[in-house]
Amino acid sequence: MPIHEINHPLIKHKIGLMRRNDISTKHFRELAQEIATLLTYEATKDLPLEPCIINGWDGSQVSVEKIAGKKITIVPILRAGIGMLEGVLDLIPSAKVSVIGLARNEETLKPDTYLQKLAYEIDQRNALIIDPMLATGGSMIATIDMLKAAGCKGICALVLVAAPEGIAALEKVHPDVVVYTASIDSHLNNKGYIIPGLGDAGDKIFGTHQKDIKFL
Ligand SMILES: O=P(O)(O)OC[C@H]1O[C@H](OP(=O)(O)OP(=O)(O)O)[C@H](O)[C@@H]1O
Ligand SMILES: O=c1cc[nH]c(=O)[nH]1
Ligand SMILES: [Mg+2]
Repeated sequence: MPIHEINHPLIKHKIGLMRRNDISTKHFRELAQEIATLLTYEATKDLPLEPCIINGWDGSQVSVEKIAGKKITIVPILRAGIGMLEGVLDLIPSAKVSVIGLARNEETLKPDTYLQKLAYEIDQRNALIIDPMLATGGSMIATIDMLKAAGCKGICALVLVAAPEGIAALEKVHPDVVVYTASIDSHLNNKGYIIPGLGDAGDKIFGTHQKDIKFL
């Protein structure tokens, strides 16, 4: 499975800021969207182009290029994936959005599905899944299972932080999926949280109750 850890200085700087324990909700949100934009730029660098002729500013015909091929659907995994959505839409503003609602059961670490709203003609689109965290990989695998069951083929995922355990689990089940991340971190702790990680990304983006910090 192709996994790309993007070592651009802006990404490294921004992910470092996100790891601070005194970060505000506002700053965490802003950085998540900014890194999402930068990862999108990387993930779209090989999109196919096709020539087309337009009328230029002086009335003459000009040959330009436009993006060809399948259309893209962006797939935020609720909730935390919403924290990257605007950043991706900044570069792909006309993409349709397919929403998958998952919540990881904190005891079993297995995801429970509570929503699936896919864009029309999903089988004719490439999917760009967004979620800040790839931890055990369970949520990402469940999302890809749903997209493939709906006929979606070209699937790519953008995650802010990935754990080696999640990458290995994903690789086993969906080796065709391409992953872009700002950081491959060290490991998961015994509660399934990424170390050093970002903490609970959903809670940080939405400003909801954060779990007991000692338990992380
Ligand atoms: O790789 P996994 O072990 O499945 O863990 C990663 C998932 O956990 C977090 O979401 P969570 O379930 O906490 O829901 P939330 O976005 O509503 O906070 C995160 O945003 C991923 O979706
Ligand atoms: O470290 C982690 C693992 C799962 N979900 C999060 O939000 N953070
Ligand atoms: Mg989730």
